[in-house]
Amino acid sequence: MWRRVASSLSPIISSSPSSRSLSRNQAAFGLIIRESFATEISKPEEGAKSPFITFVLGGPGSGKGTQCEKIVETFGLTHLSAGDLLRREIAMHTKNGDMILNLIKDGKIVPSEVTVKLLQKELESSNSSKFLIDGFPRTEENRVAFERIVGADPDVVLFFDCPEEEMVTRVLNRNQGRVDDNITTMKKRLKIFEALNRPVIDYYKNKGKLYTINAVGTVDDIFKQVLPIFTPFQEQLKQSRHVNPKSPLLCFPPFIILRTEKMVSIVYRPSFCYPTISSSSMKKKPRHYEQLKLKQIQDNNNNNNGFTSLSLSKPSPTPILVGKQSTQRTKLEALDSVITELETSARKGITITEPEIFASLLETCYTLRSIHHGARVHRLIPAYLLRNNLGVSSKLVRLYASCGYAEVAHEVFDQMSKRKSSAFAWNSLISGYAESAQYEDAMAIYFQMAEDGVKPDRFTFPRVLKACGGIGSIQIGEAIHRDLVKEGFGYDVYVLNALVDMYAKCGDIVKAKSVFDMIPHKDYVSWNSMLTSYLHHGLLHEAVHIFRLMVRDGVEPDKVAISSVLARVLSLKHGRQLHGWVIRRGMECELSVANALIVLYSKMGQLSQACFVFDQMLERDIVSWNAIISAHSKDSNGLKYFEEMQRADVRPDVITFVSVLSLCANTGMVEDGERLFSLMSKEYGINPKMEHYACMVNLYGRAGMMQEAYSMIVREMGFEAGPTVWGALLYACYIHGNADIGEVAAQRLFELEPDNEHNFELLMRIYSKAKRIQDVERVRQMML
Ligand SMILES: Nc1ncnc2c1ncn2[C@@H]1O[C@H](COP(=O)(O)OP(=O)(O)O)[C@@H](O)[C@H]1O
Ligand SMILES: O=c1ccn([C@@H]2O[C@H](COP(=O)(O)OP(=O)(O)O)[C@@H](O)[C@H]2O)c(=O)[nH]1
Repeated sequence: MWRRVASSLSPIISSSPSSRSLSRNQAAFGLIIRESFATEISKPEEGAKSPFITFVLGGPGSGKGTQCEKIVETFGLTHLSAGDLLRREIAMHTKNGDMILNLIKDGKIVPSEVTVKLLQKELESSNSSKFLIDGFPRTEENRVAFERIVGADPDVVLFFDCPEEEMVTRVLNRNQGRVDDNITTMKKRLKIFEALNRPVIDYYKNKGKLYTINAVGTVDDIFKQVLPIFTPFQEQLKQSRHVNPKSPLLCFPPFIILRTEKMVSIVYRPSFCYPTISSSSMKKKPRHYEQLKLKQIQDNNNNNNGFTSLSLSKPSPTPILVGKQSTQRTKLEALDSVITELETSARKGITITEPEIFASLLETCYTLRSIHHGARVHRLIPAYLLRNNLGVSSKLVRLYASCGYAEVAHEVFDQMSKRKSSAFAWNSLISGYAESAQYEDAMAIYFQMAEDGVKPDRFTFPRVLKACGGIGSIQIGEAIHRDLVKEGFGYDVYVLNALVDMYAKCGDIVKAKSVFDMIPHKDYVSWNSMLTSYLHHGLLHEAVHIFRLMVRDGVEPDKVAISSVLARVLSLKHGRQLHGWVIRRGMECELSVANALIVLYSKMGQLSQACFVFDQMLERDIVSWNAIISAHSKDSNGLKYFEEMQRADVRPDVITFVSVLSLCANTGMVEDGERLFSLMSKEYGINPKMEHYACMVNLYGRAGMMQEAYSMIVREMGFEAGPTVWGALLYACYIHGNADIGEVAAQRLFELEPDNEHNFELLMRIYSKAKRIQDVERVRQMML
């Protein structure tokens, strides 16, 4: 489809080869990435492809390298020998050179991250799109690391099966002066091959990707077996254009507008590089651009060809420059420009009717949590589509509900004509509520579903269980557990994983473990759920046990588990070690991990480190912004982050305002505090909560504005002030020696928290400062 469109348009995307090969990390470190929304390019876009990868396996001396040479000659693949890359490191005396030499001498395997990074570098800097990766992966760990870091799977795996005696003879005759081609090392290499490489071979065998070749015979005879393996891929191998699966070109922005004089095409890129809520998103796979829709637009003004471009003028390439801090904004900008174009065409009377376009736009609005853009998309959707297209309206429902716009979400939901025909729309509503922590509402929808006779499906239960975990009600959780068994989902791993999480969140770790034990084929979400649950319960011993089992089964902790570990780190040293581990695993760009690192460094008083992590982030969500603002609780620079957040069109939430208001209180910025307090309700529709009033009382109190602080409580608050609010006032009275108001505050606190000695002590100090010795004694007596 994409190819057909592209060739008919002869456009379109231009991007310098060098930009294609930049990695996401490079972007993070400030390199500039260019991407064009261009109209003219000499070559038609052939369709973005992920590289064709062949792994070449076999024991030492089985003839891998020899056969690779022949494959290269015949099919033009690019040969990457892992062993050669490692030997190059030795020869160049790089920082890993000595370590690699010692391992190779001993026939041992070099750590995955070293080898994978070398391969990744070669893959990314090459203009080729087809690779023979020779002598790799040596171990299951190698394989998993490659998948994780490079994000690609091999298309073909060749295994050169050769008897040991033959391999020994060949290696000892190889005569290339290699340090490991001697009988002692060779014996070790063979042992390691049997122990560690066999599982990899079995793995690909099970996946149906393995081609076993009898490696005994002449070189040509062996190649005769190889030849037919590549024949079916010949067409694919002919295409030479390479697109790096991790290059920023594939990451930003979510849409590409292709324009010619005649047509407009919106190409939507699936969100593989965006964070998703599901922890299963760890297993990212590079995907191709997807032609979403080609839209031919009839020219209202009727030009010669009868078509016009959606763009206003004949466009010239407009590069988007992605600096190291502007990722989030760039995506929003891309989204914004697409919506603006659609609005412009709508104003010209052109109606967009393709549900896929709206579904994609809404998906991106949801990913970026941009309700503002979502509302604009909403206005563009024809009413009949909203009523009849479950996919579009459900996405809108989820967006509104997850951003706290429950009423609008319900309005859209109520208008959906097919809402009772499946669980689909309900799931969106439940998911939206669960994500915005409106757990009771999410539960209510679930019960409503039953009343309306809508059957829950396997996607309903994980969402409801999440809500149930949020409420922490084990009774409701057990009832849902019974429901899901009744509905036939008692063996569904996806549902059971959510059940483990729910029981753990509701405090029943034993039940969580028994559900976990029941899961017949545990996936890595199961393992990580259990690990995270133990961590949340502070059961470190059990967590370590699970961790060991995970390692045994080749499952690594995922971003959720690592974030939980980071949240529990008690020393800066361990925090730094973990940070190093995270970087080595290439997980530093994971949103939840980076967020946890900000909190960790901020907790340890390492503000500059926290800022560094924040600045390097490729994606930011509300949690990231809140974390960095909260890290600045005693530093007026925090407000700059708040302003940046607003510019980035990220909607502050209740927590953001608690952070900025306490920052203002701590730094004595009264006017800013007042401005932000009013902005909260007027601009963002957030009604002040107890915590916000406590911050305001603290703000005025610390600044010595006792009357303002007091009247905030008695005049402004629409509900009874709690201990945090009165406590802030009492403390301010102590600092500024105001015994009159202090007495009032203390009186309320004695009623609210009769056992809190601290309040009595503060009042005594206030009296003491005011030299009211008798009152000091009176309070002392009260305490006895
Ligand atoms: N089919 C074969 N018969 C005999 N010797 C071979 C054959 N294939 C390769 N060789 C020789 O065996 C040695 C090991 O081959 P090589 O391709 O380097 O193996 P490996 O892939 O294990 O590194 C080389 O000296 C090579 O010339
Ligand atoms: O992915 C790899 C590839 C190679 N090696 C090391 O490099 C040596 C030589 O590997 P090569 O593929 O060059 O030779 P082979 O063992 O296949 O003859 C191995 O024994 C390992 O010590 C490694 O650690 N990881």
